[in-house]
Amino acid sequence: MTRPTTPPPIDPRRHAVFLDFDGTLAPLVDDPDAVALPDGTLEPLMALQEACGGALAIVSGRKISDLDRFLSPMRFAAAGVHGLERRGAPGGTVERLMTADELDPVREGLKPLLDEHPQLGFEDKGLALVLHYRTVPHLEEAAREGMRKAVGDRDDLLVMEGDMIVEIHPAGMDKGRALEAMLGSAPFEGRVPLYAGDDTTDEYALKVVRERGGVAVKVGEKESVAEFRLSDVRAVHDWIAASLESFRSNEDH
Ligand SMILES: O=P(O)(O)OC[C@H]1O[C@H](O[C@H]2O[C@H](CO)[C@@H](O)[C@H](O)[C@H]2O)[C@H](O)[C@@H](O)[C@@H]1O
Repeated sequence: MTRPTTPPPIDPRRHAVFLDFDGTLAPLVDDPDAVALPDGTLEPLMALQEACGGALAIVSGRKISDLDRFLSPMRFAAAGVHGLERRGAPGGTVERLMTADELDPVREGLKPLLDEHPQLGFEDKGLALVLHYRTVPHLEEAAREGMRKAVGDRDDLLVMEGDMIVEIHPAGMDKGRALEAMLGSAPFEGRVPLYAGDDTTDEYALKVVRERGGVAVKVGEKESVAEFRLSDVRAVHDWIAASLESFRSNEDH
């Protein structure tokens, strides 16, 4: 485990900025559809995107269409569903690396579990399926086991654990690979990567960032390869605001 250290300010001239969404920009809540940015935090994010010349992407387990809804009216470059969906520029089109029908047998296979435990939340992201047990933590093992059963012996699928969720999606993609791909093209190419994220799925990206000599920031207390830490969502937004302030005051001099 790394020592907790405050990250350096984000430098919009130098950094390619990658930010996770849930638990990093938006506080975790029971209902995945009720998530929201804290008041007054969208404007600084938009300002940071502009200062970075567009080199700011949201890297999330969410679908890009959901990110757009939560971040409306703003649009960002994004990697959604852990990189299975990509949008290289804010106004660009969303590219999908797989098709949703690959998960049809799993959708079908999960029905008995959901009939037996209707309190489990089910989220269908097209390219990924999620079981939520935040409000019913005693069903964690049932969710895990039910997902394993529904997947069977298919090795083209990956079961991933997130914060009070079990998720399944086609294998071969994670946030680290998504980040590497985005770093290969404009406006991210040639910049030093900076990533902030709170969950186990963010570790793939944090590892890539460390290997490339970038700034890896873990949000919260979980174990991490990151060298820097911020305590919570509020601290992330304070860091963004302080970075912008320092950037603007340097511009003025
Ligand atoms: O990569 P992220 O942007 O962090 O997205 C990861 C998952 O986020 C959502 O679930 C999480 O947030 C919910 C709302 O706060 C919370 O109820 C849940 O327990 C968390 O795991 C989203 O619903 C998932 O699809 C994402 O994979």
